[in-house]
Amino acid sequence: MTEMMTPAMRQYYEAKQAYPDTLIFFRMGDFYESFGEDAKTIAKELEITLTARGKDKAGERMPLAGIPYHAIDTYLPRLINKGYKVAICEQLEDPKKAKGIVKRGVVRVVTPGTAIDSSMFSDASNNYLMAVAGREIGNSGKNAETEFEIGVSFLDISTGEFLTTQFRDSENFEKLLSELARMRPSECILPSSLYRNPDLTERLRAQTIVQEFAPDISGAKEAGEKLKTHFRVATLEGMGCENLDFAVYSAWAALEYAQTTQLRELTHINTLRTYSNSEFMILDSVTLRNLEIVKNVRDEGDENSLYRILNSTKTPMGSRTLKKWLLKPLLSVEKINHRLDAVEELTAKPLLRYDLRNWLSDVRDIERLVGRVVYGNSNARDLVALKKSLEALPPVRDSLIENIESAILNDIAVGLASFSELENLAEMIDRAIVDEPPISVREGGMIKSEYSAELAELKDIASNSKQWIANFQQKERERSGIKSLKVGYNKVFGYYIEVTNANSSQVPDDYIRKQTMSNAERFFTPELKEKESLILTANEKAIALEYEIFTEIVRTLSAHSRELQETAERIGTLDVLADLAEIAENNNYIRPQLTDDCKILIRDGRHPVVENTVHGGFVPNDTEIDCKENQFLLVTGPNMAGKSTYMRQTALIAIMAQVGSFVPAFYASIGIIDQVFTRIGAFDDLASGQSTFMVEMVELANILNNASPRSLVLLDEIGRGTSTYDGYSIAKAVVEFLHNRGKVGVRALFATHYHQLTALEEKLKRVKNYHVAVKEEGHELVFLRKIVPGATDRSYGIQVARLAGVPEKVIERANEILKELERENVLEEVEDGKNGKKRKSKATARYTQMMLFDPGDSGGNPAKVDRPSPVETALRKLNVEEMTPIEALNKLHELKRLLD
Ligand SMILES: Nc1ncnc2c1ncn2[C@@H]1O[C@H](COP(=O)(O)OP(=O)(O)OP(=O)(O)O)[C@@H](O)[C@H]1O
Repeated sequence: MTEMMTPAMRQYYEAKQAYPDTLIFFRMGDFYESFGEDAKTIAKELEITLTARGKDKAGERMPLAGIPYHAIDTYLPRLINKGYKVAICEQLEDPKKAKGIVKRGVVRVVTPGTAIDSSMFSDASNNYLMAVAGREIGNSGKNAETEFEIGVSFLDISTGEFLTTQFRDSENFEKLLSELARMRPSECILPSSLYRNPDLTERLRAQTIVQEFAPDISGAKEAGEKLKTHFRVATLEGMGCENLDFAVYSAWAALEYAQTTQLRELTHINTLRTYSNSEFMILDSVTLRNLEIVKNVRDEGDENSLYRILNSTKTPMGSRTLKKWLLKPLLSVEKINHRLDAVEELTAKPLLRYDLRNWLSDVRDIERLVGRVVYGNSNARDLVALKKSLEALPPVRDSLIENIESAILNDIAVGLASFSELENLAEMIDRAIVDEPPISVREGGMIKSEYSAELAELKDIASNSKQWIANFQQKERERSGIKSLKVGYNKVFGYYIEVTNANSSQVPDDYIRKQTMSNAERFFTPELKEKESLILTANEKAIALEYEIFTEIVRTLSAHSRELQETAERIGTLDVLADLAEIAENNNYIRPQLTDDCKILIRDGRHPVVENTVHGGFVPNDTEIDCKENQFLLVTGPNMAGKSTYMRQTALIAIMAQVGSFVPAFYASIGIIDQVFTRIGAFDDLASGQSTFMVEMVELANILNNASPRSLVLLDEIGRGTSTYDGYSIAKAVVEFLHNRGKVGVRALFATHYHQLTALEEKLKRVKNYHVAVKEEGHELVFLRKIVPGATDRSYGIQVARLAGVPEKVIERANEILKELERENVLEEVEDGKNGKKRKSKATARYTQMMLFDPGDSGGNPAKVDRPSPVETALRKLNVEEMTPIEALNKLHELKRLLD
């Protein structure tokens, strides 16, 4: 080591050994500084200046990058979000001495999933750490696929929320990825055994930051024991996971990882909740994106998302709860009705709702405030915020107790009433902490003097001393005759008497010289010296006492962290229920009926988001789905007519209903849906090197493999990304497959421009045609936006192109070509399901693309239409019901080759 190495730099090398994969920041006065390679990385990532100071181990200039102390919260997320771990080294103090700095040491490591500073994530979102555990359990699946038993846990250390579940998953990890999509953790830890599965790691990595976690325990049994010790319980049965080994193991991994990064016991994480996937409707990442449930597709913000439309909550707990509910709609009619009962009650009692929302608007983020209290990084302002939040709650509780009937509201009231210390805690903070305390807890000024007699006395001495100094200055001026004589103070020299050089001859003999300035001299007297030590000790003692009182209050609050967290959760639920009632009333929503059958009946349904954005009013539409003639709705209609909007609104209304919200309709009855699948629009996954068509097929494969009779499938123009022949073939095969799935079929809405598909209505008994009505007025196309039964045979593509501003010349030419095609009588064949023969339709003979089963000769001339093509013959032989999707796709490839 060279002489030029500072103590901090030496500590850097020490810390680096303990935390090799971590960027280290040292608190140096008003700055956080980093050294060496860390400094270089930090400077590059944060685009800040890289400087140098002293020498490093090799005798070279030591690179250095610093950020101001107060800006750490802004800069940290930028590093964390790029996947770095960051260790914070603070000046550790000797607890016995008020300001005795011993050395700098790592106080916590911040990783994306264990960040607790609220500036790193929005109030409306949780910051989850996800831990996965699992094992391959062989090929017991019906398709001889490898299966996995998976346990997964989510821990938000800033709010204390801790969840776990266990399920069987396919080798594609669909369920696990669906959990990931819903919970959107900032970081995922995998034990080495799973980390080595490149398929899994890659898929997780596409959505979050993944870290390997090497456990040093023997297995689930030991993990369970450790959890029991942490929660201080004899069994995990009460938490619902006693026998779920992988759930237990993942929960322990999450807790352990969080504790090792925070370098402390996380005592406020005092319960673990086991949930079951079978309690919730599954919304995978594709569907969440397509239906814009919490984020829009355009910029990933929440504008125009369902969440945004429904969110008028008053508290951060409320907005987080709403988001959770939207991501996990319920499956139990009874539980949904409980929520709906509460929403209905609050809709019917506008005054109560108004009052509740008014009180709730004073409630701050109790969950995170309690988290800060428990971590010991709260300040007096946090306590004031907590006090104001707690003060708002008694009227909430009392008015609930007096006025409500529905079960959930009643539970909330009872729960709030059981928190007997609620008022006392608020009062304790109120008695102790001033209304507007400083940020720092080390500089005094936060505790009211009247809270402690000792503090009052010390403060008295300190403030009286100011008067004493003023009197002393006056006395010395008179004694010496020096009018400009001043008594001053600075941190290094303490109190002094300052006399300018011009008056130096008048300085009294008993003055003792302290410091010489260029134009003045500074002195002290024994009297001043004595007073100085009294003042300084009083001040110092007062500051230390204030800190002591503060930590005592923090300790008391920590002891009530569980009740505070439970209260916060109840407030979150109440806030959402009141919010949903408010939104229902403002937007004219109605209470939906929920049933366990397969019917979906919506009268005058509206799209909750589009209805707010269209000019000229939204046209409501009916939806009728059952398991008889109306199970598979084929929706045709011109471009821009409103097909996608209609399909999405049906799914959104169902989702809202299962969330427990009122819905935008005149009437709605929803037969519970276990999963909504969507295949909508073009979405290039260029990052993963997949083409638009490939993405479409992957999503389609997922739907075909997993949709159950209780699912709802939305398909928007399947097969658009490939040639017309292929596209149509796939689309038709898909309709047949879903229609016949499990004998009872799957409920689906399918928007298509392949008008030939509409003939399926006659062949497949549960398929029903609908179209979006339009009116032609001369050259103009008028969109009526009304869904009506029956098929349409026109796309009006050229009219829509005109509307879109395609140059008139191109439009004219397109019309000419269309007429030519019509003249040439290029006939479309559609199948007549009843007798298996083909019929020719002049009305629909406009498009060459409709020559689906008649590839013609090699010169491109159409073949005679009545001769079945080899493709058609082969297709007819297929028994689609007995094929797996993979076999179907392979078959399609073969068929395609026949066309070449
Ligand atoms: N029921 C409705 N009432 C009023 N406006 C509507 C309605 N449905 C849709 N619209 C308007 O029409 C626009 C186009 O709707 P949408 O995207 O659903 O059409 P589409 O038939 O799916 O079109 P394409 O076939 O080109 O994908 C919407 O953005 C919306 O502004």
